[in-house]
Amino acid sequence: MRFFFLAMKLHPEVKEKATDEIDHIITKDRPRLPTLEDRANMPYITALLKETLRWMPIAPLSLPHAVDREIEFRGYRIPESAVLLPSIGCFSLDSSVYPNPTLFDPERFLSPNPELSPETFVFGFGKRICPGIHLAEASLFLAIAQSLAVFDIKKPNDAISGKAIDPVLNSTPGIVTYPIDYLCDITPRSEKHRQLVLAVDKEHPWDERNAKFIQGINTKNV
Ligand code: HEM
Repeated sequence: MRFFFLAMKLHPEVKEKATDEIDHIITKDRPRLPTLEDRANMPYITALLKETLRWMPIAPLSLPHAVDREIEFRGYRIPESAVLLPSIGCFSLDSSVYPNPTLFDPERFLSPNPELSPETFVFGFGKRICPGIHLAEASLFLAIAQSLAVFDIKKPNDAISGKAIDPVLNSTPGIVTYPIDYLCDITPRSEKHRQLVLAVDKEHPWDERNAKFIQGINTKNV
């Protein structure tokens, strides 16, 4: 989700297209939050989710595995106990599969011949593949579609110059990576969307810790 918000802030044109898709299905006059039932009718958001997984894979070296016996693979001898780290980060930036790979472009997963789906590698491989894959995808779809449905996401403006602050595109080192901290301007898209957020908040109140966290950021508009 942190990479998603970063991508939206960097690519307003992508956010506009995604929001248009939502507004086409959910009328702006009577807004509601998208559900998993809407997923089949939201190809652009589905492509945007795939692009988020590909653009900055959160586990760029998967998890380390050791071979339990010596094997030969494509002429390479891999000795017993050797540690293998699949280079997921390289697969996602392979320009022979994903032209202009550093560009965040959901359209690459919309063409009649969609290129290789990132789900085939960002969740790992074989019998130890991530067991959370379906939960992760469904939760991400909801979080992404619901955020886009109600919020405008923009670069914040510098308080003195008034100019938009450009984020530094960089991620933290480690087995699981995050973007380095960045500021983001997140506001309800309209009064009706603001009311929808408040209604959800009433129905599922934030616990104290979350409330404090949110207040710490900005409750001025929400
Ligand atoms: C975008 C979200 C996620 C990504 C990209 C991701 C990615 C991965 C990767 C690359 C592995 C290593 C697989 C391998 O060894 O080949 C892994 C393992 C694992 N993941 Fe995820 N994961 C995600 C979300 C989740 C969620 C939501 C859960 C649980 C609810 C989860 C639970 C696990 C567990 C338990 C393992 C270890 C499996 C094993 O070694 O047998 N993951 N994940």
